[in-house]
Amino acid sequence: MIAIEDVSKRYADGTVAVDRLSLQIPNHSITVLVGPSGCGKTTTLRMINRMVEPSSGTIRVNGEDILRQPVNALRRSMGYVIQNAGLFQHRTILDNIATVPRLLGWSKQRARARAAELMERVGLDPGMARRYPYQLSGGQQQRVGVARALAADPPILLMDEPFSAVDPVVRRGLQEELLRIQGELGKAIVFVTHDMDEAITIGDRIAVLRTGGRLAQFAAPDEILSSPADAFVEEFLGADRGIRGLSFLSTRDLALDRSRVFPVGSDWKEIAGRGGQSPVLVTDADGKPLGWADLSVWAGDVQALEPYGQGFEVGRDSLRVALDRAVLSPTGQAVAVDGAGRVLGVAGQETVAATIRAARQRRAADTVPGPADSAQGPSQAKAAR
Ligand SMILES: Nc1ncnc2c1ncn2[C@@H]1O[C@H](COP(=O)(O)OP(=O)(O)OP(=O)(O)O)[C@@H](O)[C@H]1O
Repeated sequence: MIAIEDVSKRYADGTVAVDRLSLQIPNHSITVLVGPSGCGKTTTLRMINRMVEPSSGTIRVNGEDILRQPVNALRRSMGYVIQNAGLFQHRTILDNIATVPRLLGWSKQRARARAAELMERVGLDPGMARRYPYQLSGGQQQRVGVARALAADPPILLMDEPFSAVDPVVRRGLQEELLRIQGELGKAIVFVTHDMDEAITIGDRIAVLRTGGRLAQFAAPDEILSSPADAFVEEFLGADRGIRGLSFLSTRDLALDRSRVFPVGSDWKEIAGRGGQSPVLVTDADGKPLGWADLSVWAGDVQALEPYGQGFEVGRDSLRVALDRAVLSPTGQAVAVDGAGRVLGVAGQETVAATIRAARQRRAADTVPGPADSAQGPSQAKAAR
């Protein structure tokens, strides 16, 4: 647990970068600091590893005031990842990752073995071990940066806009990788970004800071989206916060219509005759979707089926995905599948909307429990999904 207690930072020129900030950052979870440029995110992060000294207030790690700890030992207990990775250009990838273990006195062989293990963990091809940073793409360099920060297995990871310099697709991959690694390792991660989408994707808790280094809101992503503390947070979230909030609602309770789903080779005349409603979803013999058919014109030719687009997986995908699939579907119906891709039923836009309303009403009636400093944090559960 990192406890930031009433911490302020005033730089020598009088700039107040952080103003009486208090945050409890639990173990086994990802806490994201987000806010507009200059709101004090980097200053806050750097106060945790004492690259910047607070002007007032206290920071404790597991109950101990960080100012009482030798600064080198403190920093080695905290991995640090920055934008553009900050790799040593004259060292190979393997030796970059082995840096901290070597500083800790590990033998070259042991440090390199550990570095090789970490390359695998962050999804880097072992063939890259002997390359130099300039021979890697930006996304690969960021992976090296994460591996280097993890090398001595620190309980805390500080990440300052680590994925900001890469394109959105690579960025998404890096975010997924971070969640996967967190699922395995369960660190206390403090992650700085100015991108609310990134904060929502990876954060268990989000601290929204406003200019002047003051805390505007500190809550779980779904709570921030559904109940922004004030007009500043609301504006920072952007116009589509309602849609983004659907990412936290499960498709498990969606009422699926099975009456429109038939396997290929069914007796179509008989189905049409007993009032089977078009369009119907035709599946293959394994129950996987093939496409939509209008029984008044379709003659049984699989090639002539209307493409169903993409389905959503019940339980794994959110209502945001289900709604998106329904909106994009040529029939207005989203196709629900299980983990093996077999059709469970279909759901129209109205059904999705009704489920959203019901989920919101349930949520409003519930009291949401606060985050516990538990053995498995929410980001680990997120990654396990
Ligand atoms: N060494 C310094 N001396 C004086 N002012 C500083 C110093 N470092 C940062 N600041 C100021 O403190 C404020 C907070 O800066 P900080 O870098 O923490 O913000 P940030 O939220 O991380 O910004 P960005 O998103 O642009 O990186 C800014 O006004 C900045 O100009």
